[in-house]
Amino acid sequence: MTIFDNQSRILVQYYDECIRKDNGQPRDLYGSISACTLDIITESAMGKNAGAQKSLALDINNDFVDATGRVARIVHVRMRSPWLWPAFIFNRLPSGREHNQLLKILHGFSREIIQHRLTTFNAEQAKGNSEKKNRRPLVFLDNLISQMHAEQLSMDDIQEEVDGFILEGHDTTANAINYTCYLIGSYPDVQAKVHAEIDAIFADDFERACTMEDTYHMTYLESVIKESMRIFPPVPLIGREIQEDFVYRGETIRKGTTVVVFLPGIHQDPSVFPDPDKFDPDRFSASAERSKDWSPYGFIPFSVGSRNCIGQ
Ligand code: HEM
Repeated sequence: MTIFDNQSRILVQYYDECIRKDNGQPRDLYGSISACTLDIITESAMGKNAGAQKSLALDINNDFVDATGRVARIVHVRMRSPWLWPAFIFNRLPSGREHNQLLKILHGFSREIIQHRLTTFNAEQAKGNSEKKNRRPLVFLDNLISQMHAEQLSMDDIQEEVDGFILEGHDTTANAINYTCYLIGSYPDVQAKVHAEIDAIFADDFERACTMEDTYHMTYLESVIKESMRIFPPVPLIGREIQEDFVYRGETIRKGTTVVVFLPGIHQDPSVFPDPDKFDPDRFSASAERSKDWSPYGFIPFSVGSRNCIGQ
């Protein structure tokens, strides 16, 4: 099975181009990484490529990508500014009005994706099972559409899931790749080991697409990614509303309180990770993981419990 053949190739070509243009000078990769993960999640889960990498390579504006970045910045400012929390204040300010305008662009994009899929899905259903073998593979969105036909989900329910998947499925992976690249670039010894592992898998064939089987052999790279997610968890904060009073270190935490779990702090516990500031991928080597008595709460980049990450 080939995974993300086209996407990864576009990204690699783009990097080659950047390096040539910049004469080896440092360059911020975040935009291209984020465009790549957005194209991957829209194509793999929704069956429609967002075209973010193409826009980037051709230097043309992509309203959806632009709106995602701008809305994220407004949300971050609002989170840090309690006076902006009440909707009746926020909605009257320029940033609130811009936020609502941007949401219309984002929702318009997801609605277009759903509509496109719905049309294809209905046409295929109408043709019946006779052409089953010619059908394209089902994606996540097809399952939601089947649920809608079975009257288990409304159009609004589907829209909510699609919006959630697009955001949670691209921003998180983009952060993880970005930090991992940064750490690999900062530690030449780690970079050399990752390089050797990849060379051993692909030998001299630079054109061959990466397969699922290949990824099973990238064991050192996997340790590097895990150690990178320990130091820089792509989702650094998780919020929960307390359902019943409880006592924590002598303090009563009341029902209804919002608590925020700070993942970078949890990942710095020296009883789980000795010398926690050190970037050491070997902590996650298969033998180290086997020999350790890991607490299930010591390393939680995907959270734990009933609402943990379904993309894990
Ligand atoms: C490195 C990549 C990722 C990281 C670090 C990550 C991390 C997280 C975290 C910390 C949560 C919060 C869970 C909680 O509140 O307890 C979450 C939720 C979620 N993630 Fe991810 N995620 C990643 C990739 C993905 C991908 C690729 C998808 C989709 C394919 C995805 C879909 C979701 C969804 C739908 C939820 C909400 C689950 C719920 O509320 O029940 N995530 N993720």
